[in-house]
This record gives sequence, C-alpha cells and structure tokens, in this order.
Amino acid sequence: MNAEPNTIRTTAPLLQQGGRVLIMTSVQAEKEAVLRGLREDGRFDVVVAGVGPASAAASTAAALAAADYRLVISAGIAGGFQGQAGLGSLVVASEIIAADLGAETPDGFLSLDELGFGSARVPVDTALAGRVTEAFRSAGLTALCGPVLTVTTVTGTADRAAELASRAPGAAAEGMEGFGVATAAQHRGIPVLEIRAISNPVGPRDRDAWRIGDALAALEAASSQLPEVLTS
Ligand SMILES: O=C(O)c1cccc(C(=O)CC[C@H]2O[C@@H](n3cnc4c(=O)[nH]cnc43)[C@H](O)[C@@H]2O)c1
Repeated sequence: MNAEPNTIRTTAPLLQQGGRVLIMTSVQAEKEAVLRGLREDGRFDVVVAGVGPASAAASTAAALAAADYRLVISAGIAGGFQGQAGLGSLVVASEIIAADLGAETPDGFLSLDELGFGSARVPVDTALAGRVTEAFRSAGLTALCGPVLTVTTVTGTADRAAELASRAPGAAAEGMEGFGVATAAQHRGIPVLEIRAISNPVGPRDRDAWRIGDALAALEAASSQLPEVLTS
C-alpha cells in the first residue's frame, strides 16, 4: 500500500503533463458507450472489470500495476433510489459505500466501521466530483452528486431499498463495482470517481422496465464531457 487509507491526493490538473485516466466498467456495452463519448482521446484507458466488487478490485489492481494513472473512474449503469435519481440521469459519487459489507444482528446491520474492521466507505475528492457534476449539467444532462452504494446482490424489493437507504441517508444510486475499484485505487493513493447512469429504479425487480439503452446514451454523453472537465 502506497498511501494511508482515506488520504485524497490532489487531482488538478489531471490530464495535463501527461496524466492518464483509467476508466473501469463492468461489461463491454458500458465500455463501448464510454469509448464513443471519449472519441478516441488517447489519455484514457477503458477496461472491462467484470461484475461485482471482487472482480472489479482485482481487475483495477492489475491495471494500476501495469501503468501510471492520475485518476481512476468506476463507470457504468446503475439503479437509482426513488426520489433521488431518475431513469436516464447521471449520478457522480460524493462517497463510495459498500452497503452490505458488515454483519447482521438481531438489532440491525453493523457496518465494517462499526465492527472495527476498517471502513466500508471510500472518500472521493468532493470538489472534483462537484466540478464533474456541474460540467454534466452545463452540457444539458440531468446529474446529481450523492452517495453511491456498492452491493453484491441487486436490490429486488421495496423493503431492501428502504433498508439500504436507512443505512446510507441520501443514497442516490446502487451499483456492484464502485467499492472494489475504489479500494484498489485507494491502496495506491490514486484518487477515484464513480459515475453512474441510471437504468432502473432500486426496488421491486422488474427487468422489463430497465432502460439500458437510455442509460448507455447518458453514459456516452457524460463521457464526452470528461476530457474538458479533467483538463480545466
Ligand atoms: O443487457 C444489456 O444490454 C446490458 C448492457 C449494459 C449493462 C448491462 C448490465 O446488466 C450491467 C450490470 C451492471 O449494472 C449495474 N447495475 C444496474 N442496475 C443495478 C441495480 O439496480 N443494482 C445494482 N447494480 C446495478 C451493476 O453495476 C452491474 O454490474 C446489461
């Protein structure tokens, strides 16, 4: 490990002086959406990490061992919490939280932090996350900055959605890779962002209602803004 956990290295100006950015997606369709948005900007590498935090962490660690990066981004589609993030909108993580990493007790869930085994939260550079969110909005996209949860099981009931929202007040989205990508970046002292495009609501499972095409279009549009916002 090259840095203290929870240390955020300064991130500006990220893409100047030869700085490179690593973007991790879970599947090929997300990678292709990101690449379309980036329009062959050679300062970015986009890698498919696989689904779930373990595969994401292992893939990110391998990529970070192979080249120097100034920033790591976990990017993809995600579920949006009701009242927070609507279908086709974008969420930039203000914090990356492993929402089901802990222990169940008769009195409720205890997080890794409460158990005293480290932290289930990886901080982000909130100034950078805010700048990226503003850039998306300036481009006419619907975007918010809020906590993004990493789960190992996609939420499929209203009760589970409510339980997760109570563990992480203000939770905006849930995906399955952010905490894995962020942990690998944190171990090397490299700043991390998570950018999610909302394909479905977090709640009762209805796969037919997933709007993957709209989410991938939003992910592409968001990616097209990254070269400029990370240069300024
Ligand atoms: O079927 C397709 O065409 C397709 C295209 C792009 C992506 C997918 C996925 O299924 C990606 C899986 C990926 O998506 C994240 N995700 C999306 N919604 C949720 C959710 O409600 N809860 C948790 N994760 C979600 C997750 O990061 C998966 O790895 C399919």
